Amino acid sequence: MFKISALIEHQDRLYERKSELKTLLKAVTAGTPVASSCPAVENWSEPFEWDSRADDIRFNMFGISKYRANQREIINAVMAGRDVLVIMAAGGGKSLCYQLPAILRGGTTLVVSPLLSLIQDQVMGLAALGISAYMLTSTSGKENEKFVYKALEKGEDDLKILYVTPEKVSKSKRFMSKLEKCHNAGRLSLISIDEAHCCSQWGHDFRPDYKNLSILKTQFPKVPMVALTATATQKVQNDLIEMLHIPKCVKFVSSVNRPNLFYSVREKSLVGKAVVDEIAEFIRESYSNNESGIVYCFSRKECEQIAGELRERGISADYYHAEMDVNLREKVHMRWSKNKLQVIVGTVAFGMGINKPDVRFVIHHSLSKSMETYYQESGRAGRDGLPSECVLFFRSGDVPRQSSMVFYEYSGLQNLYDIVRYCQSKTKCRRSAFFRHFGEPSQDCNGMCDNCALSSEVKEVDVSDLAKLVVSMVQEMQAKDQRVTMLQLGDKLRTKHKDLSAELKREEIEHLVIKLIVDSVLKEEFQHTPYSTNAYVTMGPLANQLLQGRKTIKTETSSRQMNKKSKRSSSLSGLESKLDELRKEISAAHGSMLPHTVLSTQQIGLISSQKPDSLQELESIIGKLKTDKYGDKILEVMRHDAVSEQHVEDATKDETCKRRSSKRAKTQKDVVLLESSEEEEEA
Ligand SMILES: Nc1ncnc2c1ncn2[C@@H]1O[C@H](COP(=O)(O)OP(=O)(O)OP(=O)(O)O)[C@@H](O)[C@H]1O
Ligand SMILES: [Mg+2]
Repeated sequence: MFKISALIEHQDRLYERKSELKTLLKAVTAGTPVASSCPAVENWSEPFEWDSRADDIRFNMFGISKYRANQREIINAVMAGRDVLVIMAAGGGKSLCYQLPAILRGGTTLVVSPLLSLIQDQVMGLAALGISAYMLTSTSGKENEKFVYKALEKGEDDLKILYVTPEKVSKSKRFMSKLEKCHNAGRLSLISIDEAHCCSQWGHDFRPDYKNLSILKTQFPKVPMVALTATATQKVQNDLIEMLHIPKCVKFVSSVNRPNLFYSVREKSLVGKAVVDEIAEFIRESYSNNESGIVYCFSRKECEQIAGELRERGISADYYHAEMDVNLREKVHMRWSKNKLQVIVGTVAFGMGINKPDVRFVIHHSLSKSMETYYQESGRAGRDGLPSECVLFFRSGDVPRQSSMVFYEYSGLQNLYDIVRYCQSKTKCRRSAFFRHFGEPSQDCNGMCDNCALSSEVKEVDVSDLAKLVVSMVQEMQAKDQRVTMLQLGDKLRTKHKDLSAELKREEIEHLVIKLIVDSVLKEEFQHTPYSTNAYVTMGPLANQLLQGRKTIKTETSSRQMNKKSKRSSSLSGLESKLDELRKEISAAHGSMLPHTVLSTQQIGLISSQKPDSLQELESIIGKLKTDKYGDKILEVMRHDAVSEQHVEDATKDETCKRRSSKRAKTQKDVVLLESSEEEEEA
């Protein structure tokens, strides 16, 4: 008996060691740009002949003042004609890495992208920049299709970038034959596979049609291919290289870190209304300027209910889930994209198609099923690089609901328990959990998570005795062949040990049971009924160790009070609000153009701080194209703002003068003998 538990303990240590080694191995293979074919020789940071043309397009066409990490190097490798694999976090700026070379290289660039909404957003954005971008999808009209096919075949009309869904490549012979003609005439200059993780079954969004994209490299071996994704796992990377037939690609792996995101976990009340109250208060307090946000919920029903409850509390919110009519869903998405709706309350169905760069907060009403999905979902915040918040509402009682959904997935429970550990910790840096998960060396959090930012007294409490009571109860029931859910376990424990029930709240018992499950002392088992899958609690591999006193269980308690009134978002200045209004007006006048395409939030910030007063100065901030298009209107808004500022200033001066003279008069009247100085009056 003793031997068995010693072996189990040893096994446990080996498992831990294995995962440590795996992480280290990944850390060695990840890291900064790695050239997979000719390691040390290639230096993509050095000067290239296309530098000045690239700089001109970047600034004057895209309005981007400087490259972000790895962008220039990736563009150089693509320009040099190499196949390239880009792993870059959400919002890192992958689009520029193929759009800029598409313009520089001439000819036509083919872009494969998985979703209609993503394609529409991109084509609209490029059209607003005056770049001739088109799409071929299941919804393209006949006229559009005719134009594109003619342009591919004859090359007479301008077709710089063509977006297609993967189905076009795998199913449309007509399309492939036109593409071949374009290639034979030497006009197919680049192939880009966006959201490339869709190729891999190990990715989180596998699309069968992506599997057939290998045909592109087979048919057009000399055309450089760039594959881009935000999913970082090594397994997916290897899969992509193999499936797309790009063994000699140059690989650029950027950090998963999103330094502008503030991560926090809040205790979720047992009372549903209290949770919605807290969410509504958070939005009202921190995001009163209608800044965009997402609230993720577990189920369709929960989405509808919470959207309604937020509306009752004065928040402009609507819901989005897979079972809605497609047109209705798109309408909600569009209202939100145009800043006419502040919050979308969605299920995970509100996912990959979201291209909005200025999402300021992502709130999880319930936990995600893994660290990876949480990283993806929360990562929809702050794609423009500005400070944004990711808040997860956690209560242990939510775990069985998730576990009964994921237990049949490969590593489903392990992945879920990883995020539960993330939520239960009151000391470990949230960011470091992501680094660990993606096997990347740790980086400084800079106080951008609750555990790093909020100093609090966290105490470790030894709860082994209570844990033994819980485990003994499970053991007793198991001996009687009885099954018990977490909820029942809590109730039984409090009935049996009446002395405890006054002290222990339901949440505390649930917290402990989940901790014991995560620590392998207890285990979840599942049983299907015709309507649902129930999760039961049973003895886990380390249960006997605890019962025999060879394992201690400690939980963390914290005196921390989340500062609910913390205002991370800076409020907009008067000028910023006016420029925000202007971009909305221009967007509305153009119908399909989104406000952030007219001016990004970052550009609004720059204009407001630098206050240009001529078109020339404005051009040095937002580039030529946007200045030509909107410069006059922007300057008009600025002049108007300066005049009203002047009015306010004058009015304030007048008011101060009046107050001073009345005060002086009063002083003279009241205290005749004392002549006070100006400074004294101010004080
Ligand atoms: N160098 C840059 N400077 C400032 N903004 C940039 C820069 N590069 C890209 N951006 C902006 O960042 C935002 C996100 O870019 P992009 O859509 O290319 O991200 P992505 O890496 O494709 O993200 P996702 O994985 O979510 O698709 C866009 O608004 C884009 O204009
Ligand atoms: Mg993208």
